Amino acid sequence: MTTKLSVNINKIATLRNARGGDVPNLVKFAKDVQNYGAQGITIHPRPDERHIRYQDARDLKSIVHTEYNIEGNPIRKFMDLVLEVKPMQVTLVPDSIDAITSNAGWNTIQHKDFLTEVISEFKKNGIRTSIFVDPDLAMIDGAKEVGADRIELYTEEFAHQYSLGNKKAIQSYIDCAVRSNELEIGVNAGHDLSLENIEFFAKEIPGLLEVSIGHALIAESLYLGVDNVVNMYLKKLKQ
Ligand SMILES: CC(=O)[C@@H](O)[C@H](O)COP(=O)(O)O
Ligand SMILES: NCC(=O)COP(=O)(O)O
Repeated sequence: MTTKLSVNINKIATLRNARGGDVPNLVKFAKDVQNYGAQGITIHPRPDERHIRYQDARDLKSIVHTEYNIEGNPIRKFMDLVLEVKPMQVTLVPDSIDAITSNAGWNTIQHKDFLTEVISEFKKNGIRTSIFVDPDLAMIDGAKEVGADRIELYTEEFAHQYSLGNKKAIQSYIDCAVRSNELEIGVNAGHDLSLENIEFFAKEIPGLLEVSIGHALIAESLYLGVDNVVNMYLKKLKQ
């Protein structure tokens, strides 16, 4: 099974915003990575618009011909943006305004009513929903309860443990993927995945539909080139 690569382009917006102009051009970058073979584009507009701006989400709509995935905390402003842009997938992430990056998955039990309401609004509008979760079986069962189409496994801990040589850290992710497959919830994954760890992760996780990768992919591209790096990921994701 081939796992789709969705390139997270937040870091391109970070670089652009550093000078206040339009270099590098985010839309051109998204077009290019799709031409290089990426099967999706991911953005994560944060409320302070420190990298992706809400207007970027609109500008990308007409040029993303692969899978368009918008991630974020479903505050009303974010929900209205997603409902206007209508990407193929929205990924709900419970990040606080001041978080440097996403640092936890949803508690799908505690936030059951809220998530059920939000997910039903997106689904009514034909947008596939995914929720960001830690590798915890109870959270997968909760994801089913709230009606999510997919879960995105939060892979930071796996990536950290893998870098220390602890491959056994994959086990809770495998268990959650197996449970998701049984419950007919699709499985995505992301955060700190890289050329180092992606092949092992993708081989071990049953039914892995998609990975979204940004930080490492952009950093690796500084040395190896974007075209080359995208293709290296695609090869590692082909089983
Ligand atoms: C949801 C997630 O895992 C994040 O990795 C995210 O999309 C990246 O966000 P930043 O680029 O703001 O760190
Ligand atoms: N959903 C995870 C994502 O889009 C990218 O995370 P990272 O590779 O920037 O850590």
